[in-house]
Amino acid sequence: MVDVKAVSYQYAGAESMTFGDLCIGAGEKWLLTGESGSGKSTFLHILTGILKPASGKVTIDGTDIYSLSSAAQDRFRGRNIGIVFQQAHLIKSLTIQENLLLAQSFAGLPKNKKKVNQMLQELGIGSKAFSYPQQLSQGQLQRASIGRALINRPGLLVADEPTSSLDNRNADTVLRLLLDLSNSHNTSLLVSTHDDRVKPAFSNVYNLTLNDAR
Ligand SMILES: Nc1ncnc2c1ncn2[C@@H]1O[C@H](COP(=O)(O)OP(=O)(O)OP(=O)(O)O)[C@@H](O)[C@H]1O
Repeated sequence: MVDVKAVSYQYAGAESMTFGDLCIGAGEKWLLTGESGSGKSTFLHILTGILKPASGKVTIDGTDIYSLSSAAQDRFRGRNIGIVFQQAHLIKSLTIQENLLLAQSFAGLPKNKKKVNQMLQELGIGSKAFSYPQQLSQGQLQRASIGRALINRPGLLVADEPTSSLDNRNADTVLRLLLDLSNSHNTSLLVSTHDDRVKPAFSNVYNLTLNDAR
């Protein structure tokens, strides 16, 4: 499903970082760990087609993402990769339902309210479809952003510190939803975290160290 080979990246004026190879099978659940500054966010950005590596290859579901034009890459990302950030990045002027519908049209797919409403029900926030992001709690917002990431049934879901801003109860709900939805949709999962509450749920770990990434 995901194959990362001989990838390196260099920020302007900084030393080059090299990343170990990674192969994630369909439906596998991986944790991305490493101390602050070891390159976790950089790696996730490379994996999701946001930062082009200086060298190496990133293949997702058989497609070399950096061989695509930027418009094709945007469409590919919209359909095949779901991204959940530490803070939900929802559009404030749109309702929760509209935010998910927009994710469908960004990916070049037809808007489908039935699918959106089903997804919101699955996440336990069906009653919030017509609410705006500022009317939701942090935990509900994070569930909505999982819904936006999964609405197009991507093969890969990447989450960058998805629980770190949540209390124990909400962190547990969000983690369970990520794992349950990944199981039921056979979605590969890569979760970056410092959060010790998350670690026991994963058996595959891709660890970055400052030495590796330098
Ligand atoms: N835009 C940038 N320009 C220059 N250097 C950067 C930039 N973004 C990150 N870096 C550097 O690249 C290295 C890796 O950063 P990155 O944010 O990927 O690490 P991280 O493991 O996600 O850290 P944290 O856990 O603190 O979020 C760090 O040394 C950082 O200072």
